[in-house]
Amino acid sequence: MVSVGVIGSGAWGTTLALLLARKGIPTTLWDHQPARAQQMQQQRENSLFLPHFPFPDAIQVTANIAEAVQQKDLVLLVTPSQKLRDNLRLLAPYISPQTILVSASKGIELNTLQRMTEIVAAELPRSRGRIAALSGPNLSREVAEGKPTAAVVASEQLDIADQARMILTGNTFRVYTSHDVIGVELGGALKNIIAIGAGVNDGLGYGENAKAAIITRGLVEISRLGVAAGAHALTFSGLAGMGDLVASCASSLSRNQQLGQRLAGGESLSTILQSTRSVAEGVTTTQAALQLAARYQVEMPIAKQLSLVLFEDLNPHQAVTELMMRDPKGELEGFI
Ligand SMILES: NC(=O)c1ccc[n+]([C@@H]2O[C@H](COP(=O)([O-])OP(=O)(O)OC[C@H]3O[C@@H](n4cnc5c(N)ncnc54)[C@H](O)[C@@H]3O)[C@@H](O)[C@H]2O)c1
Ligand SMILES: O=P(O)(O)OC[C@H](O)CO
Repeated sequence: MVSVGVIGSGAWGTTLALLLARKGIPTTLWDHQPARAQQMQQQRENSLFLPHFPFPDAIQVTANIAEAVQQKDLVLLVTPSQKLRDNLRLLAPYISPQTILVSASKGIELNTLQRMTEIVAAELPRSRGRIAALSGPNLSREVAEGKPTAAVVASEQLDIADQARMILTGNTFRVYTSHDVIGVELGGALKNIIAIGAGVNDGLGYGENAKAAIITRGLVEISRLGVAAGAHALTFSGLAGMGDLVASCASSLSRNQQLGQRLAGGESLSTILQSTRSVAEGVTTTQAALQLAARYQVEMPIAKQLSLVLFEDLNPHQAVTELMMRDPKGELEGFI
């Protein structure tokens, strides 16, 4: 029997631990706060981030990072993206180079502009060759409820993707494999920008035609940057591209979508961030993506307007007007 560690006990880390433990896989869930770890271990649920889903006996919660990673076949990395590097430094002394590391976080690190698996490779060089990324349309609550879900796990080493797939797959969680790590990670990260935009659209009451346009042109922006960064174009038609984009833009369960709705309602970014514990990765990803877009000299007009709304108090109505009034162009012009 394999055993798994999960670094990060927010909604998604907890959901992945539940999926594994329901299959009987011994799973150690790590929280960075000892009091929270103790509370979850005693209450046998994550009342803060994923209430009402009782923990099977196979889940053990700890704040001891050595316990969470030692002698594990696979470790899932599920912290907010901007916290991943610090946590890798904490676990580095204890992890075996044999352990498979799967990033399930969706973001790009500010300043370095690195993807999550790039950070893992940089901080844990002995683990290179055993690193993968998990992504897809995976709203945690639906997954925890056991609703049918598909995901994709990508690794440059297909045997590693395959081993991760076998461990993660369940009756209600179908996992595909891919070798396009760049595409799978950038698809998962960049869709959060567009999900905020879709939330703004909903909050403004602009309707379904406008939302379909945001999704479609958003996918063009994601693909354009992704391909410039080395991704395979077809990945953006897949689960980590179109799939996750549709789920996040359409669902009120998406925290990024919710954040967009609140922006449209007139709340400032700082007010929204202060009032929520959950991470909306699209905020930092908007900044990082625009820097990457400048590096690769690609246009991201939706991300650009969203950054003005997020960080420079541009009125959301005005941002939409700016997008509508851009110079005319052919639909396929500069597509990828
Ligand atoms: N929730 C989902 O549906 C979902 C699905 C797929 C991917 N993801 C991704 O998973 C990642 C984690 O999101 P989530 O939804 O599980 O989190 P969350 O928003 O539910 O909770 C945030 C978590 O981060 C933890 N945290 C805060 N600071 C930390 C630190 N310094 N070190 C370690 N942990 C810290 C908090 O304790 C909490 O457990 C994100 O990148 C997100 O995009 C989320
Ligand atoms: O709640 P969000 O917006 O972070 O989205 C969660 C997942 O990424 C959906 O696949």
